[in-house]
Amino acid sequence: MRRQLFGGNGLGHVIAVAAVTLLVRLFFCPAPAALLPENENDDPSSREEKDADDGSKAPVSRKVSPVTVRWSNITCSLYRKSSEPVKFLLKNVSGEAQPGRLLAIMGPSGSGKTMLLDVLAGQLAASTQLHLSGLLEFNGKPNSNKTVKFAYVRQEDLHFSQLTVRETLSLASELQLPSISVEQRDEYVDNLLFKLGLVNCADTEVRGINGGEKKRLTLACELIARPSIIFADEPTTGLDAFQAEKVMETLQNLAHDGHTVICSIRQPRGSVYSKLDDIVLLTEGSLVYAGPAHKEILTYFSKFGYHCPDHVSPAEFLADLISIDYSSAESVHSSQKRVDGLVDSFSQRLPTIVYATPITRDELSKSGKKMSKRTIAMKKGGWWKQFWLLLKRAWIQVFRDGPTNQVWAKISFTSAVTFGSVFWKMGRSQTSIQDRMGLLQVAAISTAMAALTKTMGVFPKERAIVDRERTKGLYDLGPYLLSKLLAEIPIGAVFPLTFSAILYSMACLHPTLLRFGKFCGIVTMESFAASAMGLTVGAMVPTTDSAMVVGPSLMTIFVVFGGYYVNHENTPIIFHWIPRVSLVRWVFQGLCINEFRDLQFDHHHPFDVQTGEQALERISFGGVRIKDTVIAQSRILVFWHCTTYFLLKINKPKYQQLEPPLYPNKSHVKLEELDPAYVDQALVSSSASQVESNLRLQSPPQPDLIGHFVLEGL
Ligand SMILES: Nc1ncnc2c1ncn2[C@@H]1O[C@H](COP(=O)(O)OP(=O)(O)OP(=O)(O)O)[C@@H](O)[C@H]1O
Repeated sequence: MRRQLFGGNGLGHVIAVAAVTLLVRLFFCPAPAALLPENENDDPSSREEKDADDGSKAPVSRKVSPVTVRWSNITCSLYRKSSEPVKFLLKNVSGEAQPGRLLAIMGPSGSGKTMLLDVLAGQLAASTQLHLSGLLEFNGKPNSNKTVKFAYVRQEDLHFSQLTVRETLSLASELQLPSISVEQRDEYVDNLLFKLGLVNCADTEVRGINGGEKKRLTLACELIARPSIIFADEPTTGLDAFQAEKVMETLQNLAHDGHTVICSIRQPRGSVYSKLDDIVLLTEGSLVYAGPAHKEILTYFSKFGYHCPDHVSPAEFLADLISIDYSSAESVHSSQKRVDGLVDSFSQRLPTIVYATPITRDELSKSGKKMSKRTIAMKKGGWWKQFWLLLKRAWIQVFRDGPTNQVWAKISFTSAVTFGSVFWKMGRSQTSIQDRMGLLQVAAISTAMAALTKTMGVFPKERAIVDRERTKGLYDLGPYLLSKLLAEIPIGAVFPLTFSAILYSMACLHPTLLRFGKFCGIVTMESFAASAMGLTVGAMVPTTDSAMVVGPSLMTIFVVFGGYYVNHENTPIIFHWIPRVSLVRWVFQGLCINEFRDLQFDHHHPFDVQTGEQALERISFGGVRIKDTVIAQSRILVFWHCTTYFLLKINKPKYQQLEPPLYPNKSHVKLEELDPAYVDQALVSSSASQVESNLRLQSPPQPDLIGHFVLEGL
């Protein structure tokens, strides 16, 4: 018997043992402790709340812990090549957001709104080309956003489409608040539905609700953790005026409840603008204004001679004021001059700004304790709890996904009937040998392709949701992957079984019940292995589109080396490994052995093939057992699942570190004033420790020295 990697040699055994060990670790290792901030476990003050959470089903607190966010000298520079000048995406941006107030970051497209929001939320995607510096404080504590609860509502609303609004919220609250009772949870969910105006669509599936409702559902899911700060990136984009206003009204209400709400918004309508309390105006990454909305901002600009006409909405006036007019060379020049002047004027006022409400050291230590106590309540449930919840969700998603299931059913039925008609009732003539092989190869290819494309069409979207949930620390990868695989077994088996049953009977393949059973088993197993490969591809690439390019290309290679087109013995030595890892090859081989063994063919000449065994010898499949091919398929299946696990594990989103400000002793510096050599030195030294040692703050930041954005004298 040939020695083959996936067919049973020593190396094959080593891989199998490694894979089983990994699976055991994946599925049965205990869940890591909840993502707690450092030192939380030792904090005696947090123990009471922990105990209450564990045992006595403490009532769900609806109080929000107030958090003031302050940032100063936030600078983000893009450093592509040494030959290119450094591009500043954010330049010395400072400001403050207070609890109970709705702050909007406004500015033209590309002005850096999303980037500033990402920086404040600590969620700017890490890049070696970026350098980020500045000071960020939560209740006066520098960079302590790991202990502050915040929600980040991104532009895309990602939810499991088959769950209803109530189910989505209920499952989210079970995952985030595992220790509360069912009654408390139901009450909590009802309150959220009411608060966010989702009562009317509570029992509608997510795919059937409108954009505004989706956005409010996203907000509701984020609110379960009782965040102190809510970040929302362009929450009104893509919504009609009515829905946009409702979403902003919701954000305003949340601010009134005590949350600190910070959103980015491109050009709000008048009705939306009137809901804002504070504004940060950005243009090309620079600050034009940061302070209260309404009268104050208009008074500020009128001091420079820019008056908002009565009939123009302030939002439109501000947008025009800070935009560059590209209609002619002259207008570009004059608008650029105006914008530069406004940026300059605001930056000159920053050093004279003082906090409206200075934070004392006492307050700092109290708020620190409060925050650490509350963070402990956000621990996840145990491994099994996570597993059952995720299994429930995956089950609903798979079984209610009518459109996908219908498409798959149609594809299975149509391809089985088509192939069955082409290979209708094959006899035992000599020419039927080629037909049989063709049919078995076609069956192997179409099953693999159908399962692969189905998985790749769905998984990248689901991965985006799972990545966000895992970033929040809601559950571990093991329970997620296992629950998904289990939930998909029944539906994943139905379609290949239907395909097999139709095809087998139409083509009149080897007519015994046992052979039919084995045919169905091999094809179904292939479908699961191809789905596993689809998961790996989905975990490897960022989008469904790229998965649809990579997956079929990879499968085509496995088809070429599938045993039908190229005989294994004629394969160039450098390609010998491909048939060994080709799923299509093992399936084709298994189906051929199942079909041809013990089959007699009509023969009229001495050189005719008389038995199925002779036919198998001609394609080098003699002497192999079906068992070997099934073992090889199982190993391929386990291999793809383990690879998916590791890809998901290592592909966690990474965020850019906020380094101390470039000129730490100055509360505000103009970038043009920076010594280029100094900037270069800081940017090039990508190691955080190096930057830290170069630029370390000389003394801890004094809260009362960092400016509030209310300008003196206004
Ligand atoms: N990771 C990155 N690497 C390089 N450049 C980036 C990165 N992220 C953003 N930028 C650039 O920074 C600038 C600001 O981008 P940002 O998305 O914050 O703008 P925005 O004001 O939110 O625009 P919009 O309203 O169109 O969403 C853009 O020029 C963008 O191309």
